[in-house]
Amino acid sequence: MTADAGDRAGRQPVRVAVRRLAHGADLALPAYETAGAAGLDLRAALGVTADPLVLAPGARALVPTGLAIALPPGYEAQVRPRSGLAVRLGLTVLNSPGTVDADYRGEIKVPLINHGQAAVTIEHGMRIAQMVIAPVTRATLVEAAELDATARGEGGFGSTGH
Ligand SMILES: O=c1ccn([C@H]2C[C@H](O)[C@@H](COP(=O)(O)OP(=O)(O)OP(=O)(O)O)O2)c(=O)[nH]1
Ligand SMILES: [Mg+2]
Repeated sequence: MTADAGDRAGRQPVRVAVRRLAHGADLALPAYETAGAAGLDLRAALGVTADPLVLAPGARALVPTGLAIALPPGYEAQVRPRSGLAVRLGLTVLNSPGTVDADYRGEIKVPLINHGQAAVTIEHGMRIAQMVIAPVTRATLVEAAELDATARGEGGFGSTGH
């Protein structure tokens, strides 16, 4: 899908300015891998000459993507795991879903953790996570002494049974 193609609902894509940093300058910009993909795959930007990153079982690392973005006001980017890496290797995003704020101009980084039993090697350019651009609803908190009654009330955490 090209950058300007409408999505299946006919909406125009949101335009997001992106800056490529030196250690990811050789990497392609994130792209939707299929016509209906929700996420843009993010690559590890370690630098062409850098050694791969080895994550021992249980270890974590903040992995650079070599990208900085300027989201339009009213949007966020969610950094989510790739299911294939989770299933095959036990590799996931520690703070999932990561939140990139609309006013953040720093490098997007991915806190990865290896929940697997074997070490995982992350090479420069490896697709390590995916980024979903989403609209954000902001709320005004209105303090109240009492809240309106509902059938659920204060029940939660399994109150409806298994
Ligand atoms: O997976 C992530 C999550 C966050 N960020 C960046 C963008 C985001 O706008 C900023 C702050 O993230 P967050 O609010 O989750 O972290 P915090 O610990 O609350 O930091 P801060 O005090 O800077 O808000 O860090 C990433 O690059 N990757
Ligand atoms: Mg924060």
